[in-house]
Amino acid sequence: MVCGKEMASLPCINDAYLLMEDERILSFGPMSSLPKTIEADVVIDATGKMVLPAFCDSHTHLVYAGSREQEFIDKINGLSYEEIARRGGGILNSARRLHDTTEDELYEEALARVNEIISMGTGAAEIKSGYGLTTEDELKMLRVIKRLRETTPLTIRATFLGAHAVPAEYKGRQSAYVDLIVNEMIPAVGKEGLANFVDSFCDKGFFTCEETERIIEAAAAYGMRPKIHANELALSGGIQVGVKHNALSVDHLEFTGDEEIEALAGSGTMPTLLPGAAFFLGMNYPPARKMIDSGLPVALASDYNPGSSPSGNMKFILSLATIKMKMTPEEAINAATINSAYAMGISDTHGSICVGKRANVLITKEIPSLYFLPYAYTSNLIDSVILGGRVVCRSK
Ligand SMILES: N=CN[C@@H](CCC(=O)O)C(=O)O
Ligand SMILES: [Zn+2]
Repeated sequence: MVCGKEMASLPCINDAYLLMEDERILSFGPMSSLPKTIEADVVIDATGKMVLPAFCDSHTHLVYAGSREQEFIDKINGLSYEEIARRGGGILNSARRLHDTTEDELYEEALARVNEIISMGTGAAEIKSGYGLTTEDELKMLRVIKRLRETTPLTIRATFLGAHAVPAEYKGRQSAYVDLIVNEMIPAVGKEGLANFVDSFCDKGFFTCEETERIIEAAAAYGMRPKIHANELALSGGIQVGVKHNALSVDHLEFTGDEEIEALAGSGTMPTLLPGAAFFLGMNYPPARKMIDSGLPVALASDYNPGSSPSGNMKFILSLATIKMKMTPEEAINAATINSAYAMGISDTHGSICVGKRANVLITKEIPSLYFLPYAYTSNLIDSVILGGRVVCRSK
């Protein structure tokens, strides 16, 4: 991971070569040092373009059924995210739709989103369950995620998020639902080996710190490390719970004060910011500048989901990070690549151009400078995407 001041540094080689073999990066450097004896099967001329590590998107909910644009209109008409949730909309709305969708249909919908994010330069993503809310439907989501991992070139990590919302049948009996998560869902997910990580929406109106701790402890028995939704709606204590349990990341963090920054300092827990959600919901952005200036690392992710961020465009996330959170383009790119890889536990193999790492890179169209990427915030500037050393997408 890169922290604090280091985040402003993004090493760059002008007029460079990059060699890939067997899915990995074999070597790179200035053109003047390219060995004369190399005979490549495929040569791509990137003159005038830039080659960057493919984006790593460490927080998505991209397996979902249908969409929720009616709630988008409700929000325009004045309802808040929490009010919509209290009326049985929001996550519960998506859970009902998912229940009525077959596993095959769900896979096809999610596959279209995976192909979409690959075309926008993403090479690795974390995908959460959490629209099932019954053992059977949570397993359905996680099996779809497994199938996406097996059938697409995207590197995928799976997170079990049974504690995303309390289902309607458990209204007023939240602790009984947490019992179900701990005693039935986690063992079922663990036995099938379907999730790398465990998550809980630890926030006002959703799950408490105590409930989150019970869930984290139960999942630890199956080797699932926590990645926690924290402090989106209030100073929930979720950041401290995550740090206490050595979470790989705590995510959202719109409500972060000095105590939370202190708790994160020196921990192995990556603060992960999701400015797409603050943008879409019209809420406050997390204090990224203060975090970085205090020496913390920061990761960026899209939060691609139907309710609070219906977009997986990581280039737009760079624009929001720079325009709305005052991160520099260099900081934002580090946050969306190597630090986001860390937040998925894959920074040894993904997130930067290093010899031996997986050959996941994006090639931009011809652009005047790196700064043009976040600046031209709606232009499609991705020319090609190479994952595992193979061109998987090329713009027309
Ligand atoms: N905050 C909780 N979960 C999602 C939203 C899910 C939804 O509204 O469907 C998020 O990260 O923003
Ligand atoms: Zn989320």
